[in-house]
Amino acid sequence: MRLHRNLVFAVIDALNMIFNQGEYADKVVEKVLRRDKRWGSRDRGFIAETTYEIVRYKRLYQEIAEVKTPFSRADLFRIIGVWITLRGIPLPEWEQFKNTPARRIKGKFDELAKIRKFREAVPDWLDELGVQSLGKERWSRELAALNQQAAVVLRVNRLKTDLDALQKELSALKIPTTRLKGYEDALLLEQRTDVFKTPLFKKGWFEVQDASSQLVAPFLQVEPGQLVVDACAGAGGKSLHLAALMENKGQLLALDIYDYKLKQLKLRARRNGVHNLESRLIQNTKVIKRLNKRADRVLIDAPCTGMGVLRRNPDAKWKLNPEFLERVTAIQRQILEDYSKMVKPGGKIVYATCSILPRENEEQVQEFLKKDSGSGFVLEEEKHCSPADDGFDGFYMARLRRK
Ligand SMILES: C[S@@+](CC[C@H](N)C(=O)[O-])C[C@H]1O[C@@H](n2cnc3c(N)ncnc32)[C@H](O)[C@@H]1O
Repeated sequence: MRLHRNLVFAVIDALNMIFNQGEYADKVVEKVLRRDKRWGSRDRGFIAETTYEIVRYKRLYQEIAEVKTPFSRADLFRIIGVWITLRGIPLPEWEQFKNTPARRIKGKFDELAKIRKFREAVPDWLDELGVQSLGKERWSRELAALNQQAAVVLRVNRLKTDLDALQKELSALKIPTTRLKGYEDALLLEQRTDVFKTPLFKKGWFEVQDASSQLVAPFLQVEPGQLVVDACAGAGGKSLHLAALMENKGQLLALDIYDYKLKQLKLRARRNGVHNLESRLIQNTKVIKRLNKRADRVLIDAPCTGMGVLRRNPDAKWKLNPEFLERVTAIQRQILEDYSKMVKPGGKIVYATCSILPRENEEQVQEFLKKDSGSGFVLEEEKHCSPADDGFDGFYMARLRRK
């Protein structure tokens, strides 16, 4: 493999924006890839994957390179030098890589790879919390799985087509896919492809949605004709799925505190052929009060640390801190308390997160059930999606029924 100067420079620029300017990795990669139209898919793949890989293993590479944040450009070249050496790629004879101690890099890697917090690259506090919450063995396995590249999974939109037809049409476009046992609406892409450019996406035949995430909407057990509230709808990944399960019948209310997310949701709903969805921006308690004890089903896809989706957002590891965890769990507690009021007697709530930390998951639910506001509920079922065991994102979901 020969390294091209402009591609390596693009990675350096991306890392600078992510590490030094606190920008989101996915946005940065998107931005950097727009720079040069002449880059082919291999070049783009190199920039994206190298950037993600270095973000994933920042702590390990930084330790080997002996550099500290904020990184200078020379530091970033040292980090890339480590990546190149560990990959077994010959170091280019560029000024920036002069004096890279290849042999010492390998020796240091062998030493550090024995220590989980370096090998899997996590901050000390998070490593301690992980061991405390999940036990050494499970935490080690989950971390290793969370450092893998995420698969691309599609969810068929049953309002427009079915799995057979979608798979056939994709195959005609030379996009081979595989079905996933246990995930009824899912197709796994066999190779990474930009599926957003296909006419099938533009027609609303599918959405890109991780397999674990596809289990959340069915877990709520919705039926056509019901009043369903998606209380933390965001840009609507789960809302679109709920609408399909409701066969476009009944009323689906999508709530969020950010208007820009709901606007995006409306665009997606149009493309998906969803007609039973209305959105409401939450600015005060009015919307929630009006729905008091009226909803058949409420989905709380709560804001969380994202500790189950590090494959997609590896930079979250470096942005998380104990104070943020405290803040987000307090918000989850409040949301569960306030939004559970919307469900009617006999109705059901699903509380879900894309985290693997018990503190955001089962502990949150247990705490709620012990409170006055939770005493009218029973826990029907819980599900943990494990990146290590299932191979997809980490998710938690609990279904509660109001007595
Ligand atoms: C995990 S994300 C939701 C993802 C979305 N359900 C999907 O499937 O694409 C959590 C959402 O909760 C929203 N949120 C945060 N605090 C909220 C609150 N107090 N009430 C409602 N939504 C809130 C965030 O804006 C974010 O969109």
